[in-house]
Amino acid sequence: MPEFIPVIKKDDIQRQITRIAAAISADYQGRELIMIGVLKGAFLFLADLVRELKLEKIKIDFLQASSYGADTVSSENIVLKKDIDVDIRGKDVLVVEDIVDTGLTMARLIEHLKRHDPNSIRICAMIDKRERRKVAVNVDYACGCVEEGFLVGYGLDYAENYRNLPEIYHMKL
Ligand SMILES: O=P(O)(O)OC[C@H]1O[C@H](OP(=O)(O)OP(=O)(O)O)[C@H](O)[C@@H]1O
Ligand code: HPA
Ligand SMILES: [Mg+2]
Repeated sequence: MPEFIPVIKKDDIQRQITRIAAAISADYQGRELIMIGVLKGAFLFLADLVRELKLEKIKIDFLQASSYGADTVSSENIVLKKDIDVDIRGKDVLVVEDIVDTGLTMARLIEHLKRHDPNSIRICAMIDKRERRKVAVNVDYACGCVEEGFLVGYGLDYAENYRNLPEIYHMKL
């Protein structure tokens, strides 16, 4: 049976979401923002974040990328399972992730999205985990940095389990 050690409590996640939502709202004031959630992991974070934004024009779309499968290490084979539907040409894009870990997924997605010629792309991640970073990725808005450990809960899974946990845990197998 895995061991689960609490890392970020529900209230802390909520407080951090409120903090970055204020920053995003200030930065994109008066502009249209296209938010692109990266499925599956970002579904809860995106849902909570968008409801805190004070912006008049927001469009929401999704990508799906997968590379971990049932493992705790990246396969390094990033499979793009679903592409965006909205036109992002000339638009301001915010990519929303649950976690940036090795950075391989985000680097691949940014490269992909840049081909559509957006005006700008920024990155928002619930967790910025730099311990295993393999490519340079600068997270513009993060709820928190975690140094080590495989995390589950609040969208983050291990082999598709535990996404529904309301807070974030370090899972020890
Ligand atoms: O920085 P990286 O090392 O690339 O890891 C981050 C990515 O890994 C996870 O996706 P996963 O492949 O587990 O798919 P999922 O979102 O469906 O769980 C997570 O949701 C990120 O998309
Ligand atoms: O720590 C993690 N937990 C769950 N999924 C992940 N994908 C990359 N890193 C992680
Ligand atoms: Mg996963």
